[in-house]
Amino acid sequence: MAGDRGLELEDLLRASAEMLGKGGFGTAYKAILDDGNVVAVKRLKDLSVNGKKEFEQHMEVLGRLRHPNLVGFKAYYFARDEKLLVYEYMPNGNLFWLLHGNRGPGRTPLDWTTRLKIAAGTARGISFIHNSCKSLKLIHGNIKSTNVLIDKNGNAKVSDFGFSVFISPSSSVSKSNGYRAPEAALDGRKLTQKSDIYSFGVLLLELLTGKCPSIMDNTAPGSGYSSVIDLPRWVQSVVREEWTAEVFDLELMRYKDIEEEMVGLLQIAMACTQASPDQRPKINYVVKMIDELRGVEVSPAHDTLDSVSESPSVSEDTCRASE
Ligand SMILES: Nc1ncnc2c1ncn2[C@@H]1O[C@H](COP(=O)(O)OP(=O)(O)OP(=O)(O)O)[C@@H](O)[C@H]1O
Repeated sequence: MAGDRGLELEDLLRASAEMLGKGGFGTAYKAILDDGNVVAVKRLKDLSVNGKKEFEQHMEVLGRLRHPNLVGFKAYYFARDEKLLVYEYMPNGNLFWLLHGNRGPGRTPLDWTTRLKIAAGTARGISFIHNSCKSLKLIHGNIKSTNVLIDKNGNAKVSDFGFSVFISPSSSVSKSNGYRAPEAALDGRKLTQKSDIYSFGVLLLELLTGKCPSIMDNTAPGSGYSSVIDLPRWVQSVVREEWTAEVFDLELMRYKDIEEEMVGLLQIAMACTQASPDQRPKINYVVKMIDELRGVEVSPAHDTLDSVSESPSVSEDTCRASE
């Protein structure tokens, strides 16, 4: 097992495991180790990997991405028939469930301040990925609300970064999920930092509207066929008709004096989901705009904007090795 010293494959095999869910890249498990430590293990399937060396080089790059808004990547295991990734376990679930889960009477709505904090944290995590390697434009490739996990202090942590390089062209992995930029919807190889920005914009719209971008709309014409709601297009049409207030999640209506912030975040989301990749802002600028909305003073110690480029980056050699 490579990565975290002390963690051996035998430890994982002895651990008691419980399935967390199935995703496009495999199945995730919660594993409780003998020493009481809890980790999340992802068992990968259907990757387009040319060999152990390519996989290991890529894992080395991902392993060096350490940031408070990224889920910690602890170790990996590679064999012909088995590929495992080990992450720190996030006990508070994911953003998808916070927004759309437990719709019953006991539901606690996700308040506005928390939504803004999650938006800001997610943007910081993406910013770190985009800026951490100077010789290679690293991308996340699969930004969506199930990949934003919440830690015990309510901070957003981005997970599942960097797998897009292993998606085989024939794979169906999230090609048509509601977060995919139009230019990348048909061809996963067209994923770029700009398509990450689009996906992040959709995630912001999800936070603002409370609507799930990948939900099936059974009211689509020609019943029997369902289609995925195109959240950016729906929001644009409502705003064009000057019914902007209608886009916001009804659960947000109970909070006072947040309209200006909601409209501000909506403008950022709409800029991120521009159809033309060149018109979408860079993530550093998005971080700055969200911080301004929150009235957060960006101290020089923060890893945003200019200081992003000063934050410890993945070494040039490691980057080149993965190209
Ligand atoms: N480190 C972790 N800690 C806690 N829960 C996790 C962790 N990683 C993943 N999960 C949860 O496990 C479930 C499955 O995750 P997984 O990443 O395999 O699929 P996904 O996010 O639904 O899709 P994709 O594979 O496209 O990212 C999700 O509910 C996810 O939130």
